[in-house]
Amino acid sequence: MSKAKAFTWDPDDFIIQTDELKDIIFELSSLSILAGPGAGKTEMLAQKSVFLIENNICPWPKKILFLTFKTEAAKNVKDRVSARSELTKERFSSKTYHAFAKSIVDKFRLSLSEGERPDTGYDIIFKGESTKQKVHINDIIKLAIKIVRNNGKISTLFTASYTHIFLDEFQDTTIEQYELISILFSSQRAKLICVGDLNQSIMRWANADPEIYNKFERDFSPEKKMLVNNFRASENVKSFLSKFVIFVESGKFDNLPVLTAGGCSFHFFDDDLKEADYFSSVVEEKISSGILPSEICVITKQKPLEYTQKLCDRLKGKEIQHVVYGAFQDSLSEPLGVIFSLILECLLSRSPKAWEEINEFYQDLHYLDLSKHYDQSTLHDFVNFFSSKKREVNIKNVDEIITFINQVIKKMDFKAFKAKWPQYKSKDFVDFTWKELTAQLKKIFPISKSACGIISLFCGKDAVQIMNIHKCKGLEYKVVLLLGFEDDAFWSYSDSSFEERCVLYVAFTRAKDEIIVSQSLTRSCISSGKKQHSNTKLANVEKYLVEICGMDYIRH
Ligand SMILES: Nc1ncnc2c1ncn2[C@@H]1O[C@H](COP(=O)(O)OP(=O)(O)OP(=O)(O)O)[C@@H](O)[C@H]1O
Repeated sequence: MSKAKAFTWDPDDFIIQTDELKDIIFELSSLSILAGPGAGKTEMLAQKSVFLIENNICPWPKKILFLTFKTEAAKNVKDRVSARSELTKERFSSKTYHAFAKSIVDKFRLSLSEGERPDTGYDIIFKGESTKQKVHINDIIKLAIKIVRNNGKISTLFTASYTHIFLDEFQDTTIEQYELISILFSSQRAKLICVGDLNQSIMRWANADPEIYNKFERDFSPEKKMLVNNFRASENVKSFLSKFVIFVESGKFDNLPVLTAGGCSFHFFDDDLKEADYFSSVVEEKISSGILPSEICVITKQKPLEYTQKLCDRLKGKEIQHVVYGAFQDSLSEPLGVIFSLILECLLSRSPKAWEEINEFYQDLHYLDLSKHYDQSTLHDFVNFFSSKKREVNIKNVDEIITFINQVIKKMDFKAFKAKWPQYKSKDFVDFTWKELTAQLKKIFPISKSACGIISLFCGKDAVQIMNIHKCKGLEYKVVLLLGFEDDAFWSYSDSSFEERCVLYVAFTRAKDEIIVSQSLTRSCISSGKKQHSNTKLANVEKYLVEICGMDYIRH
């Protein structure tokens, strides 16, 4: 164990400097961190990066590498770091595993044998077999592993470039992802910092390795740490979770009831029409009491569109904005969606913040260094193009708006998008994403009353959020409504499956103040609503939620 006692850490005022957090920040060894929900994993990684760079523990020109699963998460942590320190931003490289592996394949493809080597300018595909011209996204990591195994110098190069590697959501890491990291950094010159929550292991179906923490501890001998404070949840929700987690971890039903779990309730309805009537009024009341619509989340196990159709109709009747996460929201959270919405916002609302973010996006995309004259003039050229084209757009015409966005993205140079994000090497994926974005803009354009209304409807920022459990991971809301607590939705559920228990835990742990669970005897999206649910699979959990975890039971 080695501590950085002589160093300084000066976090933002809102950060509570708990002993467990300080212990992690000042520890200089590799770290294996197990953290609970709302424990501030993402925040800690951002704080630690700033600490390492500002104290020169990661000395210039070396960098920190942050690896995660989703582009959104990579962006989220990069934004948090950028907001805290300009110095750190430059030297903090945040990537998804796929983008990281692709950067290795692109740079070192010659280390592969002729037969295995993809052609220069190969495309990425999401379906079908890999060929020399097209590499399946799942084969990218395999190719990167082969490259690093074939050429020992690559690992030396990476350890010379990065002093610290952060691995987020570590419980979801697959055997291949871990293999790539462990062979690249096996010399242990770089420090690895892995953070995750075993009770949020909901990706084992996608090959997440259940042994991942043990492997890491065996291979890298890290210091083991815990982050247990839950900064997200109210005392009532924490009290509920403290009981529920016993079942998640052991699969056993504890029999001592909690004393208080106010703000947590279980509702039973005869049919989903009554359910929709009731919850649309609940949502309305919450909004009039001052809760933002975007602080309310309706979660379903699956098919959110079908399960919440009746509720959405009622919300619409009450003019409450809501957004159901589906293909469009996935497209919106893609880098292409992010820049699409920023350009739209800048055009329609003239928001200086959106303009600043477009500039930053462009600089990041082209790795511009504004202390260099050439890079300054590249940016200047883009800015001039944007401003002159913007003046020509008739903002009452949606086709003109789409053409403008297209022109700006072309000017940004789509080759740079392809180089930075592997998914854009697939033409099908680009076409699909573009179609989703433009179709949604065309759909909401005629029904929006103002420019701000268009942006708000398009981005869904001020709307009640509706999504499935896998989507809600990592997010937080004041009120969480888990709708459709029924065997039909949780068809693969079994009390004895750890992953299935984790799925419920992920949903419940998104709540800050209130957890509502809803069950309906009949549901129209299943067998035309005629079928009565037996709910035998979930019966024990239902009983546990009410009798032991302290949820109020309300029969409507
Ligand atoms: N040290 C801290 N002091 C005060 N607030 C904090 C601290 N760390 C995090 N928070 C706040 O607590 C909330 C949860 O943090 P964060 O989202 O980073 O948790 P997490 O561990 O990633 O959660 P989960 O795994 O459940 O998604 C956020 O609102 C964050 O701003």
